[in-house]
Amino acid sequence: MLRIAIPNKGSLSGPASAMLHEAGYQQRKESKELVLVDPDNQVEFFYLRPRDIAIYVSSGRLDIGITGRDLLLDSQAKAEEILPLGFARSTFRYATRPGTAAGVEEFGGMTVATSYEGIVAKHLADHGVDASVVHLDGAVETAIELGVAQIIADVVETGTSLRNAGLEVIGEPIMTSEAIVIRRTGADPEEPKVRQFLRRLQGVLVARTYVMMDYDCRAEHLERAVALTPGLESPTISPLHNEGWVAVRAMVPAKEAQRIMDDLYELGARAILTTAIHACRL
Ligand SMILES: Nc1ncnc2c1ncn2[C@@H]1O[C@H](COP(=O)(O)OP(=O)(O)OP(=O)(O)O)[C@@H](O)[C@H]1O
Ligand SMILES: O=P(O)(O)OC[C@H]1O[C@H](OP(=O)(O)OP(=O)(O)O)[C@H](O)[C@@H]1O
Ligand SMILES: [Mg+2]
Repeated sequence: MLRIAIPNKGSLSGPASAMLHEAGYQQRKESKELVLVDPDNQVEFFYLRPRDIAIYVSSGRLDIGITGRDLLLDSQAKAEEILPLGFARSTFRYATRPGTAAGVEEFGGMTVATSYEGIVAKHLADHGVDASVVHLDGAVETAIELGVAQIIADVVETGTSLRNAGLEVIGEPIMTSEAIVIRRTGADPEEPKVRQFLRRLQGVLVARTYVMMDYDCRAEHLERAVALTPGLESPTISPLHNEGWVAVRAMVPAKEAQRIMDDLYELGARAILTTAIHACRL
C-alpha cells in the first residue's frame, strides 16, 4: 500500500483533499480523522501538520507527501519535489516599515522575525549578512509594532496582511512557493505505485487547465483553424456529410477558450463547442 502524508490543516489542507478526491481517492469525512485507508486504490493517507510532512517523508516511513515548497526548504529534510500542484501559490518576502532598509544587504545588526527560520538563516548567510533571527509561530506582521524585530520574513499572497500592518515588501522575493508532491531524496523514481499516483494528479491538473473544443469548418480553412487549435499532440479531423466541411476536435487551454472561439468564428467555423474534461491520462 502506498503511504501518503496529507496536510491536516491550514491553507494546503482543503485544496489538497479536494484534488485527491477529484483524482478518485477517498478522503476523510471528519477533520479529526488522522489516518484513512482506501483499500480500493491501495493507498493509506496520514493527515499530518504541514510543517512535519517533509520530516516524515525524509525518514522513509511514508512514501510521498503533499506540502508547500517553502516548508520543504525550511525543514532542510532530505526530501525532493516531484510534482508542483498549482495551488497555495505565494511568495516568501522580507517586509518592514517604510524607510527601515531597502534590501537584505542593509539588515546587518537588525532582527528578522519569521516562522521560517531555516529559509531566512540560509538567505542571510548566502548574502553574508550578520542579522539575528527570532522564531515566531504566526502573525509575524505584529512583531515590528511590538518591538520584537525591525524586519519580518513571511508568506505573501495578496499583500493584505502586510498593508493592514503598515508594512511594505523590500527586495526581491526570497522564493516562490506552491503546494508540491515530495518524496525521499534518492527514492526509486520509477516506483510503479508512485508513478500511478502522480499520473492521477497530473490528470486532474490537465482537466483543470484544458477544455475540449469541437467545431466544424470548411476544408480550405482547416490549416488556419488548426493553427489556432493545435491540441496537445495533434487535433482529430473527421469528415462531415456535407462535402467540403470537416469536424475538428482538440484540447485548448481553458483560459484562452473564448478568444479562440472568436477567432475560429471569424474564420468561418461554426458549431463551436467547448466541454469540460473530468479526468484524463495523457
Ligand atoms: N495566505 C496564503 N496564501 C497561499 N498560501 C499560503 C498562505 N498562507 C500560508 N500559505 C502556505 O501554506 C503553507 C503553510 O501551511 P500552514 O498550515 O503551516 O500555515 P497556514 O496555511 O498559514 O495555516 P495556519 O497559519 O492557520 O496554521 C506554506 O506552504 C505557505 O506558503
Ligand atoms: O498576503 P496575504 O493574502 O495577506 O496572505 C499572507 C498571510 O497569510 C498567512 O497568514 P495566516 O492567516 O495563515 O496567519 P499566520 O500568520 O498566523 O500564519 C501568512 O502567514 C501571511 O500572514
Ligand atoms: Mg499561517
